[in-house]
Amino acid sequence: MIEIKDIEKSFDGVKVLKGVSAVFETGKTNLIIGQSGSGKTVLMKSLVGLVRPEHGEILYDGRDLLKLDREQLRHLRTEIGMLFQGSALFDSETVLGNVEFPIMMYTKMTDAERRERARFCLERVGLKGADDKYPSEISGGMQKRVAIARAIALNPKYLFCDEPNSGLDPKTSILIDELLSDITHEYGITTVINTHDMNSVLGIGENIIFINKGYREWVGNKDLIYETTNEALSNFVFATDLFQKVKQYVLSHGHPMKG
Ligand SMILES: Nc1ncnc2c1ncn2[C@@H]1O[C@H](COP(=O)(O)OP(=O)(O)OP(=O)(O)O)[C@@H](O)[C@H]1O
Repeated sequence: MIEIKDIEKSFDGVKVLKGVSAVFETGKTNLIIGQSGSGKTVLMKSLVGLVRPEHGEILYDGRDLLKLDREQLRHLRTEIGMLFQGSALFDSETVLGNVEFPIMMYTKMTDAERRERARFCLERVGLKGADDKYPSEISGGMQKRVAIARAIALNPKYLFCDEPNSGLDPKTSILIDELLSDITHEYGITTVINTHDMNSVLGIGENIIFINKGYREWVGNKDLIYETTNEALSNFVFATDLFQKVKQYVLSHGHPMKG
């Protein structure tokens, strides 16, 4: 579990995060959502230590990120997996080489052990047989799978995903969401996903944190979101005619996926 308390961050005297508190639960998909410019990325960067807030606590199972020394930080980094926007694979490395990279950086595994672990992760994300291909030779969806395999290579306790569906078609997006959700449950990972994608919100939002103008305005899950009375959240999630219709249907008939 990651708990943040009263996070404040300003740039050039302008407050971007205004006392944000939230809990990111273990073994769940925790989604950070909000309009463009609301502060999601700054929050995510604060969580992983790329931005240092002026105030607050970021507790990784009790360990305050902002108070760790260099050695403790290095150790914590081995427990964190990251999935960047656009996958961020090394173009000059093969698929297998990309997944082997963090293992080589952070462990003392032998070459054979490293290869075995990387192959296991690639199989887990459904990419058997692509080991020797280069990123430019595979599709965007496959690249995302390689990035997920790389992110889970060190068996992370925490997984951060920045806009995992950006650039993917709707069907591939759903498959990637399902994969992230399955991995989260299977390995008991605290997964934090920064997303704009309403299909993801309504599909895999087990713990949703809504940020609006630097405030945490709402917390709930994909079922509760239909009943929200928060106007900003409702306008954001149900902005299109299609999602309005889905909302009206669910409110009058109940959720179609539930017995
Ligand atoms: N390094 C920085 N220097 C100055 N201002 C910044 C910096 N990083 C972010 N900001 C500002 O902080 C605010 C929040 O930005 P942030 O990137 O967190 O928004 P976001 O919710 O992630 O938006 P998007 O969905 O478009 O990525 C914006 O007004 C942005 O201009």
